[in-house]
Amino acid sequence: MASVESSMEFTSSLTVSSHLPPPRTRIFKIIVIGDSGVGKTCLTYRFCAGKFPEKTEATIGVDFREKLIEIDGETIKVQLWDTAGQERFRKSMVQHYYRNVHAVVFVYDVTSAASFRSLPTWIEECKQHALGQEVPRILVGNKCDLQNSVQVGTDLAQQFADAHSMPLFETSAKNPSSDGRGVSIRGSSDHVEAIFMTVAHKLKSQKPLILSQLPRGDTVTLIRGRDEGEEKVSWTCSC
Ligand SMILES: Nc1nc2c(ncn2[C@@H]2O[C@H](COP(=O)(O)OP(=O)(O)OP(=O)(O)O)[C@@H](O)[C@H]2O)c(=O)[nH]1
Ligand SMILES: [Mg+2]
Repeated sequence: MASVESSMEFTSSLTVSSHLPPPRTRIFKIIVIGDSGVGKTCLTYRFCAGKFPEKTEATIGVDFREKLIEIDGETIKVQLWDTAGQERFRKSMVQHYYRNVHAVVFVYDVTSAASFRSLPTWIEECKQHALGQEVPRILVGNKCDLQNSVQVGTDLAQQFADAHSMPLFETSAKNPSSDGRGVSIRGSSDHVEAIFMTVAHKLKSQKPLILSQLPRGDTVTLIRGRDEGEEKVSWTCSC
């Protein structure tokens, strides 16, 4: 397991020049929650690595992905905390990932009515961890490419989103804009990239998390997308 120091070296290797100190980059923490199997890992991977993962396994605890993005001329770092949906893989981590959160992405699977029915439970858990209305929240219906298996209609999802003052996005981590034959899916399916960029825009005016503010003792897995694949480092914050 790498130390915080090595994690910081890892981060600074992203800078272009080795002669100048790295510019101070604002960091924003976004947690992605929802039932097991709704596609949280695929969505976060799609955003950070730009592709659908060939194979995923149930997340244990939390995986941590990050991406540098540019908004209005400023480069910010978006940290996506991809949480486990399965109770047995998440209970020891819950109090860690609700700390210092800047935004929440609730995910359900459009082909699973059960995953949609679970949303109030996820919202309630956020409330219990003192995440109020001031923290931007969005609702994402995933797997829109499976058009023939849809169980959660857009109207129903939109009503739910309105009732909880959240924007709704319907997308597919697998095929964000078409069914593979060039046909647009569900009329207005959103690109994964655009969804997370929308959240990032909302966050830009907020106070960022800086690396030294990570909770003491948190263990996370850092996965940084690369053209050739991805790099994964686990570390424990001792700050
Ligand atoms: N067709 C289709 N399958 C998807 C999509 N997103 C995810 N999947 C599949 O759904 C399954 C679960 O995806 P994951 O991303 O691992 O789900 P998760 O929400 O991270 O699950 P946990 O880690 O257990 O909480 C995998 O078999 C994925 O390939 C999608 O947009 N379309
Ligand atoms: Mg997962």
